[in-house]
Amino acid sequence: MYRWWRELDFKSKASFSRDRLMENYLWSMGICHEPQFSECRIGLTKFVCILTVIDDMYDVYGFLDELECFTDAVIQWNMEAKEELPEYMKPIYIAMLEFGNELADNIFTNNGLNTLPYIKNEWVNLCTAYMVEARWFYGRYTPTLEEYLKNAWTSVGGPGAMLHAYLLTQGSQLTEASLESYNHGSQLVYWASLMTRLSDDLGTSKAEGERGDVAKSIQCYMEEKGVSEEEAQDYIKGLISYSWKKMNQESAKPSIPKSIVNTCLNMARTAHCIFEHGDGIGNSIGVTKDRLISLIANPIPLR
Ligand SMILES: CC(C)=CCC/C(C)=C/COP(=O)(O)OP(=O)(O)O
Repeated sequence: MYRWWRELDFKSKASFSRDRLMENYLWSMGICHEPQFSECRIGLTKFVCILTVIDDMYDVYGFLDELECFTDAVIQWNMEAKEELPEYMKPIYIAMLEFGNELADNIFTNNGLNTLPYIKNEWVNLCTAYMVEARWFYGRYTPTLEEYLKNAWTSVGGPGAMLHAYLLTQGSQLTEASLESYNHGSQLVYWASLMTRLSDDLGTSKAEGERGDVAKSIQCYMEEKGVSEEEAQDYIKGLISYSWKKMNQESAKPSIPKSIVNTCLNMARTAHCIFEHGDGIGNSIGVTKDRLISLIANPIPLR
C-alpha cells in the first residue's frame, strides 16, 4: 500500500493535501478488522486516501470554476474528460478513475457483475456534495443546520465507504441479488454516515473554521439559533445519541445483511474513536499517533 501511495506522489503533485496513509488505514481497521478482510482494508484505505486529497482540493485549494470542471469530469467518468482539467487536478482525477475502474474490473472478472455504475455513483454524489459546500463557502453563505446536514452526511464519505466495504467484504457471495439487498441498508448507511459527520464536526470544526472552510454543523446551529458554541455542541451531542438509537433500530431489521450492519456500526464507532479527542486525522500527533504505534508498530504480542 505504501508503494501505491508513494507512486501516486501526491506529496509533490498535490502538496496542499494531507498525507495520512497510516491514519487512513486506522479507518479501515476500525470498519473491518477480521483477518479475512485484508483486501477490504487495503481497498478502503485507498478509497479514504483519494477521498482526502479530493476533499482538500475542494475545501482549501481549488477555485470555484476549476471545481465545477472537476465535478463535471467525475460525472463523465472517462480519461478524455481529464483534458479539460487544470494540470494539478489531472493526477487526482486519474487516481480516482483508475482505482474505481480497477475495483469494478476485479469484481467483473471474479463475479461477472458490473458494479461500475454503483462505484461511479458514489464518487459523483461525493463530489457533488463537495461542490455544494464550495459554493456556500465562496458565496459566504451559512446554511441552516437542516440544510447543511442534508448534504453533509454524504460529504463525510460515509455512503462511499460503506459501498466499498460491502463490495470488498462479499467476495464470491456478491451477486445481482446481494447488490439489490444492499439497498435495504440505505437508512442504516444514512444514520451511520450522519453519526460520522457529527463526530467529525465536533472534533474538527474549530481548526477548519480557523484555516478557512465552510461552516460546519456547530457554526450553522450557532448562527441559526443565536446560541453559544457550548450550547451548539450540546445540541450536536444530542443528535449523535439520537442517531445511535436510529442505528440500533435499523440494525435489528432482519432484511438488512449482517455485513452491512457490522460495517455501518463499526464506521460510527471508529468515527467516535478518531474524533473523541479532537481532530484525529488533521494532524499526525497525539492520541492517533499513540494508537498507530500500539496497534501497528508495537502491537501487544498475542502469545
Ligand atoms: C471511512 C470514512 C467515512 C472516511 C472519511 C474520512 C474523512 C472524514 C475525511 C475528511 O475529513 P475532514 O474532517 O476534512 O472532512 P470535511 O472536510 O468533510 O469536514
